[in-house]
Amino acid sequence: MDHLPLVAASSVPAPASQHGRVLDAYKKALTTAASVAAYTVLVRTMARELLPDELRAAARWGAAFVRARFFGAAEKQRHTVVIRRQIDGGYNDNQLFEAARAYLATKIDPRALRRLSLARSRCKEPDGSSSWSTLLCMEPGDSTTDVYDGVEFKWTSMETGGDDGKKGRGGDRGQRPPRESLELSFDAEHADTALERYIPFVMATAEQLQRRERVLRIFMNEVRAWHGFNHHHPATFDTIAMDLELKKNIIDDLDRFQKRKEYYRRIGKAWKRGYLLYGPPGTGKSSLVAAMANYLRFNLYDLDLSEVRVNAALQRLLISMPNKSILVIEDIDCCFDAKPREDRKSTAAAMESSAVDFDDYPSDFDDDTPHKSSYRTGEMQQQKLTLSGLLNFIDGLWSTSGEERVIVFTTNYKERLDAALLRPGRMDMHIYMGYCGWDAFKTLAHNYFLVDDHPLFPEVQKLLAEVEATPAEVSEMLLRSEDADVALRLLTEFLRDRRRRAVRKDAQIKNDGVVETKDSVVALE
Ligand SMILES: Nc1ncnc2c1ncn2[C@@H]1O[C@H](COP(=O)(O)OP(=O)(O)OP(=O)(O)O)[C@@H](O)[C@H]1O
Repeated sequence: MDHLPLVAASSVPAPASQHGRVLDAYKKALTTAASVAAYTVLVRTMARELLPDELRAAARWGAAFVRARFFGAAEKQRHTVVIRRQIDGGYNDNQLFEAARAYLATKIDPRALRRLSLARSRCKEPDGSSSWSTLLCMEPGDSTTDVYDGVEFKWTSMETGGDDGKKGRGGDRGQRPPRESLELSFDAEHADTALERYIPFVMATAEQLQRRERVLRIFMNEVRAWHGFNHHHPATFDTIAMDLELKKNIIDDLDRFQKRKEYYRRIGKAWKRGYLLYGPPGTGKSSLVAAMANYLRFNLYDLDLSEVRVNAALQRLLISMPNKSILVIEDIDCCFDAKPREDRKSTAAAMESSAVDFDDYPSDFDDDTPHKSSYRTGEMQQQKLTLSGLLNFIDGLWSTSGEERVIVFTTNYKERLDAALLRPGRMDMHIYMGYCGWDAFKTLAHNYFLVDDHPLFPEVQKLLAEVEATPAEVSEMLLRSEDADVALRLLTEFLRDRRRRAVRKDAQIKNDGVVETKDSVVALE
């Protein structure tokens, strides 16, 4: 270094001119060092702004590799995070341990390890039920390496303590099991990446894996409680026959919804999403709900409002729904009194004098006052189930008592719906499930026969543009034979017949000058 001559010069007195030269050299060295530091800062800042994350990660990984290769790993300080299987003195399972183990099961290369263990792990579902999965695990002492964002993380399975077969005072009961843990080690400089990004990533991945393996359930309400069954509906977005662009929009919307936890928090809105599915019967509204549940891996809560009489009971049911679930209310147009307000008042007055079945009311309504009957009836009128009660509750308390929930209303008659349900901001997406179009037919033909083309396709396309046939009707025709030629011929005949009837009906209307209100052409033959 340039400043070394200064030390040498201190032992031997130097002439003034020599002093000047040494001082110049020292100043020059300082200026050079300052420039180098400034350039380094500048280059770093530019790299941070100009290079994409992936490139910077690759550069970091390259630098780490070169350091390890040429300067040896010994000089680097390592940090270790210990994730114990049990916490609180062994009384509680550590969820992070389970998550890390599930994540590592996807990272372990079975060919690289001589001994492996298999474990059956129980996962708790948000609704309190459990599901089981089988995992490939490392044996104690074994390690595996994972690379995240260019940083290398080493996982080691550990087992410590335990009585190792020795029996305690109480026989087997006194024996202490060994303590299991997973150790995550990394270079000290990557501590922030490890704690702030890698561990959350491991947790999120494990949750996704768990959700994929989860057995879905559908819950139905009986008076005041939900009753669940396993839900194996085969509908998926691949099997749903509909306009392809609309299908893509729905999938994108669900994806966006799932990723936007922080976004919803930032804008101060509840993390929920509402869909209104409308269209004629047999166009796939219920199938789409099942496809959404299968896609999100959310349980379904199918609310039958005829089982619920008052808002309080409804609220109780809704509050008991866990996160990551879908609330479905089918045929919402039929669920509430569609009469105008004035009519409802007179109905309420009539009910005041009629007998009331109080068994359907929650115990909160029990009361021993002398005017019990009229008090309760009046209370009931206040609490009577209404659409506005439902909507206000969903927007209010329900939104704050949980998150990541989807609500779906279906109807065959959108025009009959209360304006309160249709107003902007209520349902995030209105989805029309219509008659079978060309995209929908191609999906069905592909799913039923694995055919993407056929000599009858042009005629089917023309007919579908002219007549109204639901995907349910088209599916029904395609199901009639396993031979694509036969099934497509039957479908073509069915569509031709429907067109003939429609033409005949039009002619009749013109001749009679009468518009029939009853659809006489829908019958399947
Ligand atoms: N779009 C579709 N894609 C695939 N299959 C469909 C579709 N629509 C209807 N189907 C078939 O028809 C059957 C009935 O459809 P689904 O119950 O989903 O219709 P819906 O619109 O909910 O009818 P409703 O209004 O009467 O409740 C389904 O089981 C499915 O086999």
